[in-house]
Amino acid sequence: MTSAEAGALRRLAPPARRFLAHRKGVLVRLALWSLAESGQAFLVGHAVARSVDEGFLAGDPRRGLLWLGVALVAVLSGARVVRGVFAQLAGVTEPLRDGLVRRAVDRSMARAAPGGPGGTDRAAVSRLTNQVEIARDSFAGLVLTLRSFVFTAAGALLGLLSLHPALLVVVLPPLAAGLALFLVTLRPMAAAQRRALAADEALGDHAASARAALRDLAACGTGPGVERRGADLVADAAAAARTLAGWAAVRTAALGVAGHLPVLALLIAVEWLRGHGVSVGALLGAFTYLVQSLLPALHTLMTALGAAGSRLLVVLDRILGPETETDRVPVPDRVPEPVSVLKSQPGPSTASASAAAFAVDMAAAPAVELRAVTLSYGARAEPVLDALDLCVAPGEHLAVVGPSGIGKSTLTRLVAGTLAPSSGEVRVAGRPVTGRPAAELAALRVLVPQDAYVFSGTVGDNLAYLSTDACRAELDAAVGAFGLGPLVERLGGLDGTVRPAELSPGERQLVALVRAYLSPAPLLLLDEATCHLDPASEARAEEALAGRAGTLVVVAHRLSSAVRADRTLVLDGVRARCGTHAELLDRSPLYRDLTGHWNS
Ligand SMILES: Nc1ncnc2c1ncn2[C@@H]1O[C@H](COP(=O)(O)OP(=O)(O)OP(=O)(O)O)[C@@H](O)[C@H]1O
Repeated sequence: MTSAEAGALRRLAPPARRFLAHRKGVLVRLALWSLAESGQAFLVGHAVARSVDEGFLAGDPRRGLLWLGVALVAVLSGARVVRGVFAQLAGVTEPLRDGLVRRAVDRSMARAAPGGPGGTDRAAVSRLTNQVEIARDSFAGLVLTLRSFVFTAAGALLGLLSLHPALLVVVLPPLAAGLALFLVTLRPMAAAQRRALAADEALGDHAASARAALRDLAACGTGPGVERRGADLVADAAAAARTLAGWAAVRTAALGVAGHLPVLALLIAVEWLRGHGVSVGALLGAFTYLVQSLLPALHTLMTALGAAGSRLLVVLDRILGPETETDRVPVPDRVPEPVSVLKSQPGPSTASASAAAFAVDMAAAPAVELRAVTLSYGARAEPVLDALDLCVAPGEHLAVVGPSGIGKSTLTRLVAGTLAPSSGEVRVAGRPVTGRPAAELAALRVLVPQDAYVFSGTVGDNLAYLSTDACRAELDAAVGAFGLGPLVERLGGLDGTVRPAELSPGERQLVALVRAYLSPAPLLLLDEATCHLDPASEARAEEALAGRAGTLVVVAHRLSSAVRADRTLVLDGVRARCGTHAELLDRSPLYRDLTGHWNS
């Protein structure tokens, strides 16, 4: 038994004793019905033996039939006995379930109450439904099988003894050997089961945390390490499953030894038994005991005991035992430590190696060019964008506006190259973007989505993530330009630690904007990336971004964004218009509507 199990047993023993002590009456009635089960098992074999010896073989078929009638009554009365057992069983299992439900509810209420530990009790629903039912079913199964085995075995062995003691000499050794083998498998099998469960959980945890941290993993380049760890965990889980299967095979062998060898031994020893005065009727009675009572009870015991016992222990400890950390919602712990990328001295703010390799002549080509671009999200779906043409000059500041769901984010994703058009062509800095490798796209543009990304690491690493050449002076200047000073100070300066969960959505957006600002990519795409900022912070951020060398495309969140831009693209279903604020007020009814809506 592991120390965890021993601890769980120690914790559960006192409440279990109290629980049983309060139900003495039910337990006595259950024992009485079980005794009836013993009597029934005893009677069946005994009646068969008497019917043969005193009836059919003694030339008295009437007496034989009479004893068979007794056996039949004993078999039929089994139904009444089982009914009685189940009725009493409910008197133990249902109070157990009610008590567990009460306990689970009390614990959740205590958490939510003022002064409680707070947080979401995410395990409460599972405890109230799944775990309570598992505990009740496992407990009922254990009581049924253990009790049935003990009383049936007692009845059958007494019956064998009453028929002839020599029968026990033949039947008991294989029975005991099988039982012993079964008992030997209990602990290693439970350990193998726990190991398999733990390996399974570890693999599940790893997959879930890797999924949650995909962006961080990609950002920090730690994907291969996580992949290797995943492969190790898969190998662990497979090894644990193999060990478990090995012990399951031993258990099956134990069942075979205890379940079938006694019958075989009885057949082989028929001559010897007859020589020791065992009658034919006693032999038939012995077979009846084995096949009818003992072996089915043994089979049920062996298949039910191992799994149900440890399951019950684990679940009861989860509900009644001390609250564990895993019951609470954890603060996301997302990333491995990123490598520090800050330099202390100013240096040329060059693009990364891939950017340099992909350097383009910005003056020669439009910053963004869409040629008859159509995008449908499905073969039969209506196009979101239909034959859209657009040309954005290098250095230009373009705002994109339109009603919700009209295709603004779709447009930014097309330009960013993360979405391929159904037809037409998208170029950035003169290069087609569709199908281009991520590293080359990263050198061309930065897309800042509404849901800003920050990772656990230093403030400096978060800000300089896209500009590994940035020095402290450049970072300080950017922080000032975006009004991020108070936040950086609060976090302990550029070397302070960012914990993503502790930043407000607006603060996250500012970090992401400064990061984009420092990037050497010639094109910035902001998709409602300032929606959590107040108007003043938004204006300051957009002014800083517009002052940066390069092209700016902003999905506008407020009218002021459109007014600040050189031109605005109004998406209006199949039509799209592009112009200055004044031109659009004059020419686009939708733009007039939108500005009216924004102003109101
Ligand atoms: N992955 C997708 N699969 C199917 N349909 C999509 C997908 N993404 C967007 N759409 C649909 O395409 C249309 C345009 O969506 P898009 O997000 O580009 O609009 P939007 O103008 O940015 O909207 P909002 O202002 O609300 O963000 C919507 O009808 C949307 O439901």
